[in-house]
Amino acid sequence: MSHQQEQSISPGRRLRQLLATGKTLVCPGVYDGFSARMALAAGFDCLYMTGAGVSMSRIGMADLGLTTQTEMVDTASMIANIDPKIPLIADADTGYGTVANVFRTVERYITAGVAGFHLEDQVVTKKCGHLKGKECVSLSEYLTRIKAAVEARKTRGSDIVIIARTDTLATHGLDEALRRLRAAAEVGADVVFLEAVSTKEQLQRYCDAFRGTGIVTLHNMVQGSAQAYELTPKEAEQYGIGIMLYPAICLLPAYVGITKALRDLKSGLIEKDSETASPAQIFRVCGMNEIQEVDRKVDDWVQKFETDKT
Ligand SMILES: C[C@](O)(C(=O)O)[C@H](CC(=O)O)C(=O)O
Repeated sequence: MSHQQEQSISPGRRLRQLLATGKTLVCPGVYDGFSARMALAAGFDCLYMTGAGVSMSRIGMADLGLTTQTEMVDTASMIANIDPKIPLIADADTGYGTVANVFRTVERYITAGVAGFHLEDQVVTKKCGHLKGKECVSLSEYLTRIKAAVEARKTRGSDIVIIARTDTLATHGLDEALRRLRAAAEVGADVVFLEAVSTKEQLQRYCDAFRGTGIVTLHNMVQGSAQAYELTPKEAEQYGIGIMLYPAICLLPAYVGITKALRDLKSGLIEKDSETASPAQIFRVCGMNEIQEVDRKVDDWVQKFETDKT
């Protein structure tokens, strides 16, 4: 494949190619430029933009449905374009309103360079799927969201991957949750996402329900959550899970590490930590060398230009 052809592959197609391998795609949750840069440097094939992370890092609020469409699109666009070769799956929560809002969210995610997104059936004033007291909309209202997303994809001639999430396992039980996911797939979702799986039996039934259907299953691995069924990527592969999200993989160590550093500073205890990084090191992770290379090339060009003139 030529360089130009390689560049012109859409984000959706890149993600579809990864899913077609049949291997479990492990996606670390990132929420800002710095966490995205670290995940890219670690060599992941796909990133996940966690809505919980965006909510906390961008507006300083817990995952309670407070971020706006604009804040989500803006963050997704920045992350997706750091390295457009690495597809980004973005949280789209409830789509941020009614049918027209969902349609516009999807149009804007497509323009932003997002490869895939998930849309759920909680009420618009949603909360993290692993908290108690969730409420969900009716099946028909949920399907209007999925249909609006499918229409936006069609209107834009896009191949963005639509991931249908249901939160009804907690509110209505497994039968209803599976019914909703099947219905969403019939409307045009490519991937299904059963939120807050808490037992092996639920996981098994979920995976069995979609095995051999061509619909990819996603498992959300919220580390540390009481509701999450813990699973390694290797085990996920055996269940036939296509995508594993790790929404908290950067958030939890950031919380622990930063809190410790701040407490130490506050108590006057600043020891020379052998594990600490240098500013230059973290600038390098964030593209310093590449930008300096551009500077050098432009300088060379200016010098040649000036010489040729005289
Ligand atoms: C996947 C999720 O929607 C997210 O925002 O990352 C959250 C994760 C979390 O709150 O830890 C969810 O599971 O609802």
